[in-house]
Amino acid sequence: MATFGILRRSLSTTTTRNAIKNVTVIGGGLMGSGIAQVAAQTGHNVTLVEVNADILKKAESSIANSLGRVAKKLYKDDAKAVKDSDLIVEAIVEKLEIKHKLFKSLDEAAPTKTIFASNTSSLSIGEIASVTNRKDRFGGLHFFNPVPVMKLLEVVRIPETSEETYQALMAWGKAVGKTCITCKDTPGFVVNRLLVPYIAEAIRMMERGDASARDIDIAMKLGAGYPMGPIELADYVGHDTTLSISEGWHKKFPENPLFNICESQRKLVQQGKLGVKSGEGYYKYNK
Ligand SMILES: CC(=O)CC(=O)SCCNC(=O)CCNC(=O)[C@H](O)C(C)(C)COP(=O)(O)OP(=O)(O)OC[C@H]1O[C@@H](n2cnc3c(N)ncnc32)[C@H](O)[C@@H]1OP(=O)(O)O
Ligand SMILES: NC(=O)C1=CN([C@@H]2O[C@H](COP(=O)(O)OP(=O)(O)OC[C@H]3O[C@@H](n4cnc5c(N)ncnc54)[C@H](O)[C@@H]3O)[C@@H](O)[C@H]2O)C=CC1
Repeated sequence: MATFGILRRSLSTTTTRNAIKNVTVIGGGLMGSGIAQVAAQTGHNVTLVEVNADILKKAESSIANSLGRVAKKLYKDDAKAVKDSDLIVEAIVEKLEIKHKLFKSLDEAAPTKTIFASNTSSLSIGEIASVTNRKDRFGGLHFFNPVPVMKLLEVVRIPETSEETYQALMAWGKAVGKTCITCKDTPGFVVNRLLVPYIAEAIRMMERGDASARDIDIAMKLGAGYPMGPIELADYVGHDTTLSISEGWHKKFPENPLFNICESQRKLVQQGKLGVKSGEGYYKYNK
């Protein structure tokens, strides 16, 4: 598999130091580019691996905008991109089989010391880790969008995660400037278990015609104090990601009506209207 990467050497304004210095982020989309940025700006050496050259360019310019200068490197294979890595954070598409394929190859390519983490929104960390031989060095690091702004990091432990790995992940979260909470490997961890059904209920309200998208958004901003309304937020997160979450949970828990699929969202994804990142979702955006 041909992959491309950028190497970002740390800024000198480093805050906390910890054992993890070299970080590889796999996937340079919405989340991966943000994770790479916060890691770089807190003094880590970051390699960003992305299969799509256009997205890599976009990530590079967004990071460059924030940080000033970026050193580039072209990677031909995964082995090279991870060979010195203390920590690999995966932020690729929300599909279990694709994450499995990636982690299987990373497990062979990465040194024994390397800790693996997934930024998955909704999949089981234990299931993702099951294809590797390093479950003791595996955990969830769930960031929030936009990564440079959102202060929370959910650190997810599976039963096999060693105490040493858990402590290293918590310390690294702190070192990249986040407030860490710990949670078990349950669907959606803390935030998404509450947020995803809330967004889906708002979409269903709009589908029933109880209120318009705009009015639902205004209502939740002015009536409940949220920074964004739920329909805006669905566009912001990306409908491909949210639909994958709902589909996965609906399959696993068909009796729970909160996890039912929203037909209007399925239609948007079929039309390639993924939200802010594609220029259109429930609303239209200037690209
Ligand atoms: C799906 C999952 O698994 C989990 C998730 O991520 S769920 C989604 C979680 N995220 C949310 O709920 C986001 C809710 N929205 C918000 O908090 C806010 O609307 C927002 C932070 C995105 C934008 O805030 P805003 O006040 O409306 O806009 P704006 O004035 O442009 O930005 C505020 C600040 O954030 C910064 N900012 C906004 N987006 C940024 C980005 N992508 N990168 C860096 N900085 C950014 C701005 O530069 C600005 O900084 P200053 O105050 O220093 O100038
Ligand atoms: N969008 C959001 O608000 C949040 C998403 N997440 C999770 O983060 C992960 C990524 O989501 P987004 O950044 O939103 O998606 P995205 O679609 O913006 O980015 C994913 C990127 O991964 C790349 N990719 C796919 N396979 C790859 C591979 N094998 N190697 C390297 N790159 C590869 C794609 O080209 C794409 O650029 C998902 O697991 C998602 O559930 C977590 C928190 C918030």
